[in-house]
Amino acid sequence: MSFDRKIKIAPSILSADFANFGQEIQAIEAQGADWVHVDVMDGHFVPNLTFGPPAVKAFRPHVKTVMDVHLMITPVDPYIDAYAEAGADILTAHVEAGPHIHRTLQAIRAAGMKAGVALNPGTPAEAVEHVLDLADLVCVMTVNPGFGGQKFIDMTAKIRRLRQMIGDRPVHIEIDGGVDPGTAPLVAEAGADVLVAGSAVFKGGSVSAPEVYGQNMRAIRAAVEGVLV
Ligand SMILES: O=C(CO)[C@H](O)[C@H](O)COP(=O)(O)O
Ligand SMILES: [Fe+2]
Repeated sequence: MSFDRKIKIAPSILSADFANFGQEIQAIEAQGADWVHVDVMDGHFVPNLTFGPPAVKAFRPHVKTVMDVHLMITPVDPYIDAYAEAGADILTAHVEAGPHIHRTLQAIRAAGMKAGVALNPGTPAEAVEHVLDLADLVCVMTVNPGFGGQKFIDMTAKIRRLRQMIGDRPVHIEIDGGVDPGTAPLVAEAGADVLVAGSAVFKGGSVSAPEVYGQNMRAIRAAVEGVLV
């Protein structure tokens, strides 16, 4: 996985058909997804439950691009090796999930994955300032984590501040929550290069009508065309 700052679309399979993950992943990739975003929720850090390492391992053979695993769990550290074994390419932990994000990011890299750190809407950019050398990705939540289909919360000032703090380090800025053709240009102009989108990609489509996923992704790409990050 090489570093580039081109805009990437990472559909969140939280909005996919839960009885049909393999085909859903194949469909979004065939329709142009750059990464596949996998939301892990524990019913404790966030008020919702999704799946754990065995499910992520089952997704792995279907993902030909990049499997981007967003952990909304606490604690994180006891599960890092399990997600490495499950085949995550990027493992993102929330800075709010424990007192030792520095150690967590080190452990994620030591397990052979790229390390991401996520910030809730109420958390300032400065919370990750001292771990930027240990991070490959900063995920800025533009909803309160836990559910798909929520309304976008404007975090453009935080994104700009992070882009400034990151400087020339090879660190992605990923935006997660409420991204659609209307909000994508705002975050791209502010400096984001990875756009997670669940409901905006999956709406109206299915594995029998996968071209709708392609249309939805093209609508997001068209909205950010010409924006330099
Ligand atoms: O982490 C998440 C929620 O906690 C999801 O990735 C996010 O909500 C994507 O869904 P949508 O694009 O529908 O907002
Ligand atoms: Fe997510």
